[in-house]
Amino acid sequence: MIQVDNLTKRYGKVTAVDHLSFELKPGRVTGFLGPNGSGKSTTMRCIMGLDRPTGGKCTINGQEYGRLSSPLTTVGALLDGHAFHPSRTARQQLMVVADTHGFPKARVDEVLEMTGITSVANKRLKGFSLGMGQRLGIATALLGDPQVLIFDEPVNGLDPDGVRWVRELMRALAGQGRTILVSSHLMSEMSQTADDLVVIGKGKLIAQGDVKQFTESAAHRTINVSGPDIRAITDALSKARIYFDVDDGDEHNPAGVVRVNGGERAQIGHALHIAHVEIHELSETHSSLEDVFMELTAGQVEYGSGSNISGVPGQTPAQAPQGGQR
Ligand SMILES: Nc1ncnc2c1ncn2[C@@H]1O[C@H](COP(=O)(O)OP(=O)(O)OP(=O)(O)O)[C@@H](O)[C@H]1O
Repeated sequence: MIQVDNLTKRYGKVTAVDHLSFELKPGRVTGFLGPNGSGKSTTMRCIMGLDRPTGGKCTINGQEYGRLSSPLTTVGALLDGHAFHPSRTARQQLMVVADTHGFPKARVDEVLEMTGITSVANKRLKGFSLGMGQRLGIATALLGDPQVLIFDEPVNGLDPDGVRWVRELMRALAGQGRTILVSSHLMSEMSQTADDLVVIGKGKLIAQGDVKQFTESAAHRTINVSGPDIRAITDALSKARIYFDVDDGDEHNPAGVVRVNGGERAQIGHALHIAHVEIHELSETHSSLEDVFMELTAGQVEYGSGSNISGVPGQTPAQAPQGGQR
């Protein structure tokens, strides 16, 4: 079990993590989401005892990392920028860790097999691709067979097969009752892997909940209506007491588009039919989880344009699953 309790980490004037609290459950994959620079890696480094918190604390099974009697069999981690000795082979690299911690040689073969790098086990690491390096990092994290695993952007550098493999590995590890924390800046990726999500922005908790809650909050529907006479459409909708917004015209819909948030197509179609209004489009669009993430983290992006590219109409972060501090 991992507990992050009121964690704050400052680097000089930069507050990387700001009074962050969350707790992870065993048997579940928790996606740790946030835009670039939001403090994910810093939080993970604090959990792993690689950075000292400015305030608050992180514990694994109730103990701070530095106080664990057997760290590698308690928690394994793949963190950003893991450094391997370039002239060692993958097997040698794993053997060094295994030897220093008293793990059997057979475990090295097991993790090589589990991570699909047995065939390159005797290749020097300087010839490893980014993806192979990620697999070796995951193999190292698994060496001590820990119940808690932390992965910082594990799909970085992996091809689509590799991405699917990581996803299946995380699911399998959680299925064995382990606690998994995996960071990403892609909601779409996390929505396919995680059971729970912790979303942060500028070091602060923005939202937390299970993926189902996020999916439900994303199920926001918009009905789009266009036709040659926008005024006729809006008059008909007003008469039927249907609320709408009107978007300016573009090359596809020169007269503009009427958008009804959360409406029913049948009800709108009926109102237009009885008013004898010609329409060229009556379509439905749904917000995606990616939209929810963009909405939640709008204004939280450290190096972004600062604009909300595609928000969820009518939805505010406060309506997100179990909203945190903003
Ligand atoms: N060692 C450090 N010294 C100074 N500032 C740092 C240090 N590490 C991180 N920061 C700053 O802390 C903030 C959070 O960075 P962090 O790497 O934790 O974010 P992140 O969410 O993991 O980002 P990314 O997805 O880009 O890896 C950023 O402003 C970053 O520049």
